[in-house]
Amino acid sequence: MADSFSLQNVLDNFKSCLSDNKEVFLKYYISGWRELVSFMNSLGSVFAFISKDAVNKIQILENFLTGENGTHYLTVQSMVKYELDNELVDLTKRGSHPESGCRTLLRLHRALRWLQLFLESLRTSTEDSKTSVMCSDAYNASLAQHHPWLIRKATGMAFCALPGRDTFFEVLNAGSHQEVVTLLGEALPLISEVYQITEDLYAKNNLLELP
Ligand SMILES: CCCCCCCC/C=C\CCCCCCCC(=O)N[C@@H](COP(=O)(O)O)[C@H](O)/C=C/CCCCCCCCCCCCC
Repeated sequence: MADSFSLQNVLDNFKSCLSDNKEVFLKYYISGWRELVSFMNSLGSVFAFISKDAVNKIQILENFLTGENGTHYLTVQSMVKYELDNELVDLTKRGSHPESGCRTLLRLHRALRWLQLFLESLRTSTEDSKTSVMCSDAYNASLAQHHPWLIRKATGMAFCALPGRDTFFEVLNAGSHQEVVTLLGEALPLISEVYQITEDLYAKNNLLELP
């Protein structure tokens, strides 16, 4: 895990994510998430249950990437092809491959949509905006539909513990408000492109509802 959070590192990782032919490098996708989780950890233990789940999923993907079949996990595209060709994905119900790369990445992919919506809200927010509301609106428009009631409740309570907008900008530790807004403006198109490429790939292969 990174020692201290850097928004620039998040941006750099998502920039490095895309190959010349628009494949998504798993290594940088994972690093981007690790950086984000290190930021979430700095917000307090109320987010520990979210962090634990995210770290667990990041670790599953990292194990594939560094494992004996790691060359097949260089990009999301090669992972999908390898796991589908070798029937390593539980497609309709959980069975012998409950933690495939495809289903694990799908959970982070859905969270990336939440991040995209939240960061866009943050970028365009005003002094009156509340981080808890921005976070919760982004969650309800994305991840919430995939979570059971109990997780939605726990998540909603955690959002209430978020610092206010000004403090949030400070904790991001990336300069003045204007500098943060500028960095978010640079990061968002990269995050959006990675999200869309993954979304299209998963849709094409009917993987968007993996159990
Ligand atoms: C510029 C940076 C500012 C924003 C920084 C945001 C930092 C966020 C860092 C990490 C986000 C966590 C990603 C969580 C992935 C959740 C994956 C998931 O949906 N897992 C559920 C389903 O998994 P399976 O059971 O099918 O294996 C799992 O049940 C979830 C458990 C925990 C609750 C997840 C809630 C996710 C809320 C995301 C909002 C995080 C709020 C962070 C506040 C800044």
